[in-house]
Amino acid sequence: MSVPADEAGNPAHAIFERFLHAGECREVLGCFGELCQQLGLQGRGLQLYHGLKAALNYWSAKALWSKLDKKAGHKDYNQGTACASTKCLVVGAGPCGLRAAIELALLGARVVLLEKRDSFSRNNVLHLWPFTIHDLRALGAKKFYGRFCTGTLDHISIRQLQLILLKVALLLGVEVHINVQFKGLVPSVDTVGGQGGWRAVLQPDSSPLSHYEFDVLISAGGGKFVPEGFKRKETRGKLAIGITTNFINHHSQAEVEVAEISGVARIYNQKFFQNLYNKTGIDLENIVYYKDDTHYFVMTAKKQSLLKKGVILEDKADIESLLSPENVNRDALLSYAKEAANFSTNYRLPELEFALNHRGLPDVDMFDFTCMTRSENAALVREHNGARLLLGLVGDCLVEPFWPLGTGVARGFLAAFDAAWMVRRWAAGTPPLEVLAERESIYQHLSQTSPDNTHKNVSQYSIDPATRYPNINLQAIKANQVRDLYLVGMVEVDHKRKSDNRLSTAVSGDAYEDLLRWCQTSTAGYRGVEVTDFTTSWTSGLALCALVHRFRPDLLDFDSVDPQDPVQTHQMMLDTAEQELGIQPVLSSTEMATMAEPDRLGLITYLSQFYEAFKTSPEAEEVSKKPLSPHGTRGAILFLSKLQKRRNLTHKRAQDSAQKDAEVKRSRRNAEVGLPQVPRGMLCWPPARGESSDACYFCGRRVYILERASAEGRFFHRGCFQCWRCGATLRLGDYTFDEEDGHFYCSLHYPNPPSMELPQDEPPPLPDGVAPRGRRRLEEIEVTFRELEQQGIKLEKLLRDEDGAPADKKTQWMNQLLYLVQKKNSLMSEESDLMITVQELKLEEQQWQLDQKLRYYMNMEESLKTPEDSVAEHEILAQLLDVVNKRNALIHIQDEKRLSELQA
Ligand SMILES: NC(=O)C1=CN([C@@H]2O[C@H](COP(=O)(O)OP(=O)(O)OC[C@H]3O[C@@H](n4cnc5c(N)ncnc54)[C@H](OP(=O)(O)O)[C@@H]3O)[C@@H](O)[C@H]2O)C=CC1
Repeated sequence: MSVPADEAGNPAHAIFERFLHAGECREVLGCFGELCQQLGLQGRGLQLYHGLKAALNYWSAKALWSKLDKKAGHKDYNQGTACASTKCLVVGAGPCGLRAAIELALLGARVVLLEKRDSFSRNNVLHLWPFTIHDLRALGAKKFYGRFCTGTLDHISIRQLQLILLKVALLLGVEVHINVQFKGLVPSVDTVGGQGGWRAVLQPDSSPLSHYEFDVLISAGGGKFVPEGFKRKETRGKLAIGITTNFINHHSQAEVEVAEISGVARIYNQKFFQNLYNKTGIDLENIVYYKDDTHYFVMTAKKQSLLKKGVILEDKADIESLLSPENVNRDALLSYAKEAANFSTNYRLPELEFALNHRGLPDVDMFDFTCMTRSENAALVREHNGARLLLGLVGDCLVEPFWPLGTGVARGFLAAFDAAWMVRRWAAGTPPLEVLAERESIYQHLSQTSPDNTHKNVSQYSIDPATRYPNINLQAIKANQVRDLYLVGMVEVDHKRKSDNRLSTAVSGDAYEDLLRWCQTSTAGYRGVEVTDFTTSWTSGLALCALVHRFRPDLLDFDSVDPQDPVQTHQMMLDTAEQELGIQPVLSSTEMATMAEPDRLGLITYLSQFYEAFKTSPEAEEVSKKPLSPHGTRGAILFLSKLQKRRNLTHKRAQDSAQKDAEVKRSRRNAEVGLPQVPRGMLCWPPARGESSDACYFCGRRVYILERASAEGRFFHRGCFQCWRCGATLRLGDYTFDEEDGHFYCSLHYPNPPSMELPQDEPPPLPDGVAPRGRRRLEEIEVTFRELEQQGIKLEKLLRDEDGAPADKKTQWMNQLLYLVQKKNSLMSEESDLMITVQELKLEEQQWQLDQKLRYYMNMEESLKTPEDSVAEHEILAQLLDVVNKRNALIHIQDEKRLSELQA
């Protein structure tokens, strides 16, 4: 880069220009050291910044200073004094560590940043949200990297982003050390009366930084590094294999002309993927191409095609072994990636040449992108001998992004701002538990943020969370809920492997706390809703409405919910959740509206079903965007069963009306002669809809939570759910309920519709294949259900009866119970999927019958001529309408199924 002519004579200016345009990490650090030496500057922090500014006051530098001054002038930084006596250590010079370091420097803290690598070699390209673009521009990104966001799509390579941020950080006085690895924490031996700080154990241990004492540690070491004391959770979805690859960009005219691909997915362009497969044998779900420092491609590949093309050597059930280096043929992988890149750009990128990764190898990576980890908490405080240390996580270290959504760096920056806000509160002397509670309240929002639900006015963004998250409640979590984040003394280092963690989280992790937090995050910002517990917070029904509305705004209009009628509101939500989401009620609407302490368990287990239903996508908000889900089909089947129920009632009513007339007459006669009235069909048992949930509708005995099933607002043991006529076990969604006699029937034994003769043709036989296997699995599920029920009953009894048990014991039982509930929910969902398959076969048969009926009724309707036929006509029209409705419902279900297959 040439130095402007008028600056050439000034060596400091020339060095500064070299610094601005340096393209390697070491080069940047080298130039900066040289510059400080040339100017005789030795200070650090903002003092250094002011020194540089005073020394470099030529036009090009001045343009940068004016940007940074504007930034530094924000009131949150209090003119660089907000954290003047805070000493921070930041681990990791990835984009998020650097971004956090910049904020801390602007707050006036002393900031030391260390990074174990000595080069920035990540070629991969990150998608940028509008606020990140604005943010980087405000930091002078264009001054350092002229091509910043000049293309058609907004993105940047990780290494370019790191270079920009590193330069800003250095200018603001951050002390950056590369080739230094953080290994752990030790309280300073000099600590007296809380005056001392904490130090880092480093590699190499000869590093002078080993003596640096700090009171804030920000960990931004990426997904693989989390400091001791934090718990990680791993989520893994159904296997999805991502491949990333980078090719050298020579910036030739031919390359410039090739268009980027913002993302093409199979369901939107079947032809493209079919052609790709026919021509190359490569089978993809989607592909993205960004042109940046490199030509960057990212794609989701189907396992079978990787096996066929010899990329994966052997099919294995265990995902880690499947994608382990020993089971992957690297050369075949390189060819696969290159072929896909060539095809998708129409072979218009001349001679693709792999860029190299930090190991000097062709930059191609293959991984299961549904495997992600996140930290349960964003921060904690450690105290030893009176010395306190605030620890905060940012970036992948806090939450690993689900990369197809391109959320990584944006959420990483949001977390960096949140962490800086936390440090500001810490420096202001806010009590530690309050700082932690506020940080956790904010953290709840992170996983749900998107450009759509964060404030639109990105120019107003600052570290103050209220400028970014609409309706944020900074007190959603209370200080007493975060006590376990204040650790006194030394903590044990958790050396367990990720998979061990997964197991322990499932069995003994704090599922209860997780659920509470999830409910708090999901309902945050809704009018009249403040979730602090699993009892009174839910009585009005608004919290449940808010929870459902957050993920499925199409299911209800939150603003029109009447808070004055909680039973009605709950009933509406119970019905909606059951029909639309396949979530079974655990409590009745009356119980939900009163929420006595004993019902708490029921509510917790009910809400855990929502958690299961909505968490399926790592980005929960995406659930709401899915046009159809398996629950959709389930909902449709429930709908169909209700339709059938209504139809049958129509017939039954017609049959019963004559009988009723007779009864009315008899009743009148009895009254006339003074005989007592015996109301017909009046049942003392079972209870009406909306009442108790803990007595079985059928046998009257207690029904424990894990045994509980529900239909038509009645609760019962799964085993008691039988046809009133033949005693066959009924399944949810495959029964008929007669509201008048209060009995459930199987479809065979519901009182027959009017005896209109149907054509005698036989329906086609049900296809076989699914049925025997499905039936076997249903039997296995039944056995597991029974085991779970037994364990669940024991736990529920303990929780209800052992009132004096220690709190931690109770929490442990609660977590175990929730774990069983989760298992039960997933079994129920598997069961209902199987039932859907079985029912779909039945539906085919039904459709055939309906077609026959339709024809039959239409013929009958045509043959009616005389006025006396009007009653019969009315009945036939009702039948016709009914058949048409039912056919529509069937078509709806089949459409849904086809669509969800396409989506899957
Ligand atoms: N392949 C990809 O596409 C990747 C994309 N990203 C993107 O970048 C975003 C931001 O990432 P960010 O959170 O900043 O994390 P990064 O992984 O980018 O940066 C973390 C840095 O810290 C280093 N580090 C880890 N442990 C230590 C330690 N103990 N001491 C010193 N240094 C350490 C890491 O080195 P090392 O890596 O050697 O452990 C790495 O250089 C992500 O959300 C994601 O979107 C991030 C990583 C990879």
